Amino acid sequence: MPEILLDIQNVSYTYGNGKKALDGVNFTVTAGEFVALAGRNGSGKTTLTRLAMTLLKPVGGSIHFQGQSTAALTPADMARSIGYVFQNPDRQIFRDTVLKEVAYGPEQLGFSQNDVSNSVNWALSMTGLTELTDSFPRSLSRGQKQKVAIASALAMRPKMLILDEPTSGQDPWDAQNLMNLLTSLNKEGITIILVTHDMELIARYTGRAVVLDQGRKVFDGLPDELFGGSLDIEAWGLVPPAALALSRRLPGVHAKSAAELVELLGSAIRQGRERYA
Ligand SMILES: Nc1ncnc2c1ncn2[C@@H]1O[C@H](COP(=O)(O)OP(=O)(O)OP(=O)(O)O)[C@@H](O)[C@H]1O
Repeated sequence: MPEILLDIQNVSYTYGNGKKALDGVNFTVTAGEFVALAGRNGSGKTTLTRLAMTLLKPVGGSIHFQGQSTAALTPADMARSIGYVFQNPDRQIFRDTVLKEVAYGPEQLGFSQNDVSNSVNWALSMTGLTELTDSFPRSLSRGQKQKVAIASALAMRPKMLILDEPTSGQDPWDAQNLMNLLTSLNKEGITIILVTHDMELIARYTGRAVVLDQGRKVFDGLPDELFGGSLDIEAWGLVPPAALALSRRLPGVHAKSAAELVELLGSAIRQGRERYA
């Protein structure tokens, strides 16, 4: 039975101005999962992830990580367990070389010299940044900076990564590259929570989707179920993947992502050619 890492039970959160951002949310993440956290703007996604990192404390309910209550833990404590990657990598890059940037976290956590070196080398190699070790991070492309932010989180050897809209503002090539990286990290055993508006990404890469609407959890299940056609996902502010919308109009075709649609149409065309050859 895989271990439960993050266990959020009946959590509510209200901001100082009286805005109730979360209302009785239950959200459990098991080791090895690749979970999408989706929902329209203002549905509570960032609030939920900030609670997981103990950047905020719940006003109701409880949060445990690997069975331990996070009530008395600080964000620095949580950094050992969960790596948090902001939407804008510039918000978390401060040092003047990639190496120093990636080494900063494990040094702050008191890793030995040897462990810092091993963790940094591993994180740089996982993210494909080994060649850029001596580069000035701020001069890198957005996609590379995003990888530096991920490497910095990985170097602290967390069990879980939470990424807040990591592909927003990236070109399609960088976005695909990033998603391939997350897929390989997940295969290495890192549990991933991906906060995203992008239904194509959910359909193509994640194993489970959790949807929030107005601070409540309204869906928790397989992407196939979310996009299966029986749920009114537009009512939650979600836009179905374009490939799904298109394939609904094509008899006998059911594709959840553009890549799947291209594959299905390609093989249908090949079969047609063979039939008439
Ligand atoms: N610091 C704050 N003070 C007051 N209200 C806030 C604060 N931060 C968020 N909110 C409100 O709490 C609700 C949930 O916001 P949150 O940022 O968690 O949503 P979100 O799903 O992450 O949205 P987005 O996709 O736009 O990032 C929204 O109504 C938002 O306006």
